[in-house]
Amino acid sequence: MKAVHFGAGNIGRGFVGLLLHEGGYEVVFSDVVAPLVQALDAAESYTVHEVGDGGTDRVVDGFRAVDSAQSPEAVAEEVATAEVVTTAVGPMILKHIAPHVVAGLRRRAADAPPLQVMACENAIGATDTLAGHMREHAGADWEELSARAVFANTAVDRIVPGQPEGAGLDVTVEPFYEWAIERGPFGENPPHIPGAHFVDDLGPYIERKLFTVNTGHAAAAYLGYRAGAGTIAEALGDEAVGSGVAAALEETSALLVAKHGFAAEDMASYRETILGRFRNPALPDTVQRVGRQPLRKLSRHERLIGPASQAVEQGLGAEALLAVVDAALDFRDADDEQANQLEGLLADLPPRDFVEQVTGLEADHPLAGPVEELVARRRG
Ligand SMILES: NC(=O)C1=CN([C@@H]2O[C@H](COP(=O)(O)OP(=O)(O)OC[C@H]3O[C@@H](n4cnc5c(N)ncnc54)[C@H](O)[C@@H]3O)[C@@H](O)[C@H]2O)C=CC1
Ligand SMILES: O=P(O)(O)OC[C@H]1O[C@](O)(CO)[C@@H](O)[C@@H]1O
Repeated sequence: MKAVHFGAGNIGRGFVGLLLHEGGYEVVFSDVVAPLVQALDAAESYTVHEVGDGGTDRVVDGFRAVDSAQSPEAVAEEVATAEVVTTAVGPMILKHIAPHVVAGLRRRAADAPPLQVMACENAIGATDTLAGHMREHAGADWEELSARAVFANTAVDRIVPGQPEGAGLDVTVEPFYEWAIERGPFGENPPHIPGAHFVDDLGPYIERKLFTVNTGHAAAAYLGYRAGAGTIAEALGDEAVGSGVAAALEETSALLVAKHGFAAEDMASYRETILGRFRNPALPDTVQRVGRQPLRKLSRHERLIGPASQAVEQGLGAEALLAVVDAALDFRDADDEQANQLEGLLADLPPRDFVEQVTGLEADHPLAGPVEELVARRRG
């Protein structure tokens, strides 16, 4: 069995590639960073170091790597003969992956089992997004090509921080992980990934994950950045940051209970588990990494505006989430293109235009006014 995985970065090597390997797949990593591809192709193995309680070392071997920028034909050939395609490249990169998967489907034998495609990104419906880009790319051939694949959305959860210089291909990760995958698209033949779980309706799972793990993480990053913390563990050591994060998560939990019927006590223990993961002192996770790409994180259906807008629509509170949005507006990182753009947009756009362009909130949405006030305050 072969899996082609696009994106040999932190989560690609430290989670998706690891679990595919443990499921018995030969993993073919595809990336655009030539030195990374060369290092992977030359290596016999790498080690995933799980740090913190219960952590252990896991060795991944039997993989290969191809450079999708240099050798698109070779990538198409690998996809044509694979059972599984996964991605962990970032939601905005999926449009660049689509042509490779389409090219692979064009070459796929007519009697081959359908290619199982799963995008593993922090976004709702990421596989649908990839399939949408593939449809655009395939044009009139889409009906025929799409019959050669099945598409399942997934929710992936494992904290894989940026890796220290000199770590090579090894990856340091937290021991916890969760990979929830839609069951329906596979019929009787789900992929063999021990440790993943298959669910009939991914919607509640992915919202619970995105609006708890990722909202809480973003809250720790933005409130922590404002408080001068360097890492997420340090941020949560600050009492005011800790209570700001906890309050934001109480608001998202109230929404998830109301919307999906999760039990309030289950949400309370889910929150505690997650806050414990964030506090893992062995995990060198920076506020810059977790707060990266603030424009994406402030967009309409993402981890801050997404739950806050739904909460106010339901008559629930969103004050603590708004306080996190306020802190996100102050997030700066000279190395982060979106953080620089954010600073420019705050200076250039009238508050109402900023709200419309950055958050996507409709002018008559009840959250638009409060966010506009936060922006206006910065204009003096
Ligand atoms: N790091 C984590 O703990 C988690 C990350 N995720 C999601 O996984 C995705 C990747 O995140 P990370 O691994 O942290 O980022 P990363 O930056 O470490 O890895 C992304 C990889 O994608 C590669 N890439 C970029 N453009 C590409 C292209 N056109 N074709 C092939 N490869 C390309 C990059 O060179 C890089 O190696 C994001 O959507 C993130 O939200 C999800 C859960 C956990
Ligand atoms: O990967 P993103 O979407 O930029 O956000 C960072 C977040 O994703 C994770 O990498 C994994 O869920 C978290 O560490 C963090 O909440």
